[in-house]
Amino acid sequence: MQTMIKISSPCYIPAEKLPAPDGWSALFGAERPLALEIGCGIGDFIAKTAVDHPDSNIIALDYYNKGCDSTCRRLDRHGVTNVRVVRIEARQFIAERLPKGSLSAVYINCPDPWPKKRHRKRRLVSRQFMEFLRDYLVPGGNFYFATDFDDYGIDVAGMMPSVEGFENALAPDLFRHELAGYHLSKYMKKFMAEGKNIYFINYRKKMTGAL
Ligand SMILES: C[S@@+](CC[C@H](N)C(=O)[O-])C[C@H]1O[C@@H](n2cnc3c(N)ncnc32)[C@H](O)[C@@H]1O
Repeated sequence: MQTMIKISSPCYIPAEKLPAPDGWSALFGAERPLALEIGCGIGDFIAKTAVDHPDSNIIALDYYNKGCDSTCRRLDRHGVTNVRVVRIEARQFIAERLPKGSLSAVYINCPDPWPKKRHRKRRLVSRQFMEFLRDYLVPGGNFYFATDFDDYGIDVAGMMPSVEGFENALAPDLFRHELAGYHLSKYMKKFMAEGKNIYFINYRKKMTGAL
């Protein structure tokens, strides 16, 4: 059972104040490209990424209340104003709160690996999820995925070439263990310190002929 922390940061959007799908530019106060981080954890990745992309509106979500609180505190501490934090399940949020063809980038870093074979169907990133997400990306929109878990990395790297409507931004590599300019998250740093490799995967929604 999570202890619910009351989050009072201006970055935080409580569920009851979430805008309709077409209301994000008004909420951010500017019409700019919209990016999404799924599973922001303590917010270290998105705080740095937001500073690199001052001309983007960024939504960071996690269903972990304490993580949302840490993310908001970090953003406030660093004066980052182009991120809004939401505590919600990712698929529900996307389907209910985003317009199709709206996301310029989606970041998923170290998602829960569900290591037991019988639990793998619980993994967030699957063919079904990518076909769902495709509709919400703009043509040319980036999908970034990073995992420390070999089996998850190899699975997603092997699946992505056959998901219609995407092209590999790292071709000819299916994945890389380093991605220049991409910030490291808390979990990436933790696993790298244990000697593990991170699998970085980056695909773009095709500009033409995309579904
Ligand atoms: C292993 S942690 C990684 C946190 C962070 N991305 C990092 O790399 O340091 C995974 C995070 O994703 C969140 N999460 C997992 N599945 C989610 C979902 N379907 N919707 C929203 N958040 C999710 C969890 O609550 C957790 O905070």
